[in-house]
Amino acid sequence: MVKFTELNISESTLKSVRRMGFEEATPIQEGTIRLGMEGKDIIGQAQTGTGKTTAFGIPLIEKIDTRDGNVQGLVIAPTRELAIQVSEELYKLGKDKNVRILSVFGGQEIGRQIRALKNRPQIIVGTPGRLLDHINRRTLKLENVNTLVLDEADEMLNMGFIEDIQSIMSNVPETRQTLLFSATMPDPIRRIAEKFMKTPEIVKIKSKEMTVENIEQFFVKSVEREKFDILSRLLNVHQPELAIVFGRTKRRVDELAHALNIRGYLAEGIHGDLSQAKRMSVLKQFKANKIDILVATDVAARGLDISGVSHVYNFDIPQDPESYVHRIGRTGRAGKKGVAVTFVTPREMGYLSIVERTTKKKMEALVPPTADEAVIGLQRVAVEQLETMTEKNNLGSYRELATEMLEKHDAVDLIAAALKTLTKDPEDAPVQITEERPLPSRGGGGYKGKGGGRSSGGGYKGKGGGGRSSGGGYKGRRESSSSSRPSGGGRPGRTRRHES
Ligand SMILES: Nc1ncnc2c1ncn2[C@@H]1O[C@H](COP(=O)(O)OP(=O)(O)OP(=O)(O)O)[C@@H](O)[C@H]1O
Ligand SMILES: [Mg+2]
Repeated sequence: MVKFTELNISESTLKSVRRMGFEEATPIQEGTIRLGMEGKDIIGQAQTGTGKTTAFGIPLIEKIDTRDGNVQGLVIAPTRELAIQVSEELYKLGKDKNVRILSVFGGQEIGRQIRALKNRPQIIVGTPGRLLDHINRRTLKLENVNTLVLDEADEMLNMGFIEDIQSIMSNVPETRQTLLFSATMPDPIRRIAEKFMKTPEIVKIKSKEMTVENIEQFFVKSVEREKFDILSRLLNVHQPELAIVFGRTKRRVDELAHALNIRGYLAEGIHGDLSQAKRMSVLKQFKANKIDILVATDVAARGLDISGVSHVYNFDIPQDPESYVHRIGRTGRAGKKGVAVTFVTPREMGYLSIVERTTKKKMEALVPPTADEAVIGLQRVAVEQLETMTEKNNLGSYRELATEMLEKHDAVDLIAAALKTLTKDPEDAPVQITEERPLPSRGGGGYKGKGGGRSSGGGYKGKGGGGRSSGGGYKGRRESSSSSRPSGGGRPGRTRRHES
C-alpha cells in the first residue's frame, strides 16, 4: 500500500485528499495516478467500489491550470446521477486548488446550464446527450481540453452511445490525454476504445474474481410468482441497513416499489421515465436514510456510491454478466461488507452459469426463509422498537396508562400483546406483481449483449434450462440452512416499516 504522500501529488491536492479522509491509495489509484500525471493514455479496470473516481480525478485536477479560464478537462458519464456524483468528488479533490467544476446533464434547464458555462468552468462533467447539445449550440467549447475521461467506458461505448461519444471526441483536440475507466471491459469494447487512444497503458488490477471478495453472493431459485414473498421474507430476516432491489423493467420497478410499500417498507422506485427532479429527490432521500429500499432498473447501477447499502437483491437476474457486476457492486464498497441475492427462475438457470463464468465466482444457493422464520425477524424488530422507545424515556402520560393496565393484567401478557401488535405479519397484505416473461431460454446460441457487439459470454453453450444441479442446496433445508444463510441477519433492525 502506497500513501498519497508518496505519489508526487501537489500540496494543495494532497490537502484535499487528506480532508476526504484518504491516506493510502487503493491499488487502482496506485497503478494509475503516476502514469496519469505523466500524461499517458490509460485504460483502468478495477473492481467496483475501489476508488476509480479518485484514480482519474487526481491526474485530472493536477493538470488544470487555474489561471486559464477555458474548459481543460472533460468527463463523460453515462447517467445524470453519476455525472453529479463524479463532479462532487472532483470538486472535493480540487477544493484547495480552487478548480471550477460544472456538471451538465439532460433534464436540467438548459438556460441555467448556459449561464453556468459562462462562469468559466475548467472541468465539465456531463452525459453524452446534453454535452452534444451544448456543443451544437456552441455554448460549450472544447478546443482547449487536454484531458478526456470516460467513466464507465464500456457502457458508453456500447451501441447507442458510441456515435455520440465519437462526435464529442471529434470536438476535443487529438493531442489530448484520454483516460477510460470501468469495473468491466469486455475485449471487443476494449478494442474499440483503443482506437480512440494513443498506445494506452492498460492498468488492470489483477484479482481472481471480477467482483469484490467482501460481497457474499447468493442465488435463490424460485418460480416467478413466489419471488415477491421470498423477497419480503428475506428483507425481514436480513434487516438491511439500506437495500437496492433491481428489477428488469420500469413497470416491474413501479410495481415492486408499490408492493413493498403495501407490505410496510419504506421503498421508492427509480428509473429512466421519472422526471429528473423526482430521480434526484428519491436518491437524496435514500442517501439521507429516509427511504430504506431503492428499487431500480439498471440506470442506478453504474457507478453510484451510496454508503450504507448493505444488501442488493436482483429480483430479476440481469441479462448480461456485466450488469450483474455493476449491480451488486453497489454494496461492498470501500472495503465494507455486503450481501447480494439473485433470484433465478428455473428456466433462467443458464444465465446464472453465464454470470458465474464471467465473474469467476460461484454463487451459493440460498434456502428461502419460511414464513415463520421471517416472523422471527419481525419480532426482533418489534423488540428493538420497544426497547428504543423505553430508552428514550419520554413516555409521559403513557406511563400512567401502563400503570393502570398493570393493575388489571399480567406484565408478561401486556408486553407480549404490545409486541404482537407491533409485529404485523406482512404476508396478509395482498400485492400485485405482473409476471415477467423469463429471459429467453439459453439454448446453444451465443450470448448476445445489449449492443450486439459484446461477446464476453459468446463461447458459452448453455446447458439448456437446468445447467446447474440445485439439488444440494435446496433439499435438506435443515443441514444447509445455517450455512447458506447470509450473515448480516444479526444486524440491528434497520429496515423500518411504516408505522400505521
Ligand atoms: N484511497 C481511498 N481510501 C479510502 N476510501 C476511498 C479511497 N478512494 C476512494 N475511496 C472511497 O471509496 C468509495 C468508492 O469509490 P468510487 O466510487 O470511486 O469507486 P469505483 O471504483 O469508481 O466504483 P464503480 O466501479 O462502482 O464505479 C467512495 O466512497 C470513495 O470515497
Ligand atoms: Mg466509478
